Amino acid sequence: MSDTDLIYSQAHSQVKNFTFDAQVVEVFPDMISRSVPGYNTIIETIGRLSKQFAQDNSNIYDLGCSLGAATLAMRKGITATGCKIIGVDNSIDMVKRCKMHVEAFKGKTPVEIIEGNIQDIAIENASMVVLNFTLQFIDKSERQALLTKIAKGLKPGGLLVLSEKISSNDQRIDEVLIDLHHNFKRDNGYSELEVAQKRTALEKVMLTDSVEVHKERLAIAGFNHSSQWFQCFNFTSFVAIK
Ligand SMILES: Nc1ncnc2c1ncn2[C@@H]1O[C@H](C[S@+](CC[C@H]([NH3+])C(=O)[O-])CC(=O)[O-])[C@@H](O)[C@H]1O
Ligand SMILES: O=C(O)C(=O)Cc1ccccc1
Repeated sequence: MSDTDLIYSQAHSQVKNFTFDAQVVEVFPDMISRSVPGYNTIIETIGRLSKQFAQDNSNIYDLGCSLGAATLAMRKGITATGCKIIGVDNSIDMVKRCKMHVEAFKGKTPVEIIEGNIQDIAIENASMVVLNFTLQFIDKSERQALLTKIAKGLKPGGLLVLSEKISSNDQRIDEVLIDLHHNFKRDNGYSELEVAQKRTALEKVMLTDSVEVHKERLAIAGFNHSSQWFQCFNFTSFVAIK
């Protein structure tokens, strides 16, 4: 059990930009499940997809792995042999705790957790890559290059799972979806103040794109097929196949 997320429960005189520091790590599972509609469904589905898509003797990447939820789901799901799961995160606090999580459970597929920038690591001999709510923290101008690198590193038939908070090009729809998400957070026990302060903290560090922009980038990157398989409010997940 992780601690309850109370990070924005008191009024901050100045809300700092959100970072994945030790305080966030401590409450992360509680924070993400109370903030992201469908998070558990997405993690379970990543596990199911790994059974279908992991190819023998290939690498599986979890980019921006946080505490390793997707890594652990894939380690349970993979039936292919000779695979290796590589989890990467640039938060030293996340990586430390992630390694503990991974070691706490047994599984036959080996897992390596690396502290590093996903923009710098090589993607090679991959049959499956996961970007589960990570691309949204990368500079918009650098997103295409990252997706192109991933597509190049995937084997034919390889899969990318891309999950993101999204914005709508239609302002009225955008308002409705944001409102539904804020109501979801309030129903999960966050106060008006917590919702507002978190929103300010994320404003400059988490920039969202529309579904259309994501689909266009996936096509430019070299994916032959892509589709949303999940959407709840302004949160979505895509599958893209090379
Ligand atoms: N350039 C970068 N390089 C490496 N890591 C990065 C970078 N930028 C951000 N991160 C890392 O990406 C993760 C995003 S959380 C992913 C949840 C997880 N996938 C999950 O399935 O539970 C999503 C969220 O909290 O909204 C954090 O751990 C960052 O340190
Ligand atoms: O909390 C929010 O409002 C979000 O949009 C999702 C989220 C969840 C965890 C870290 C950063 C963003």
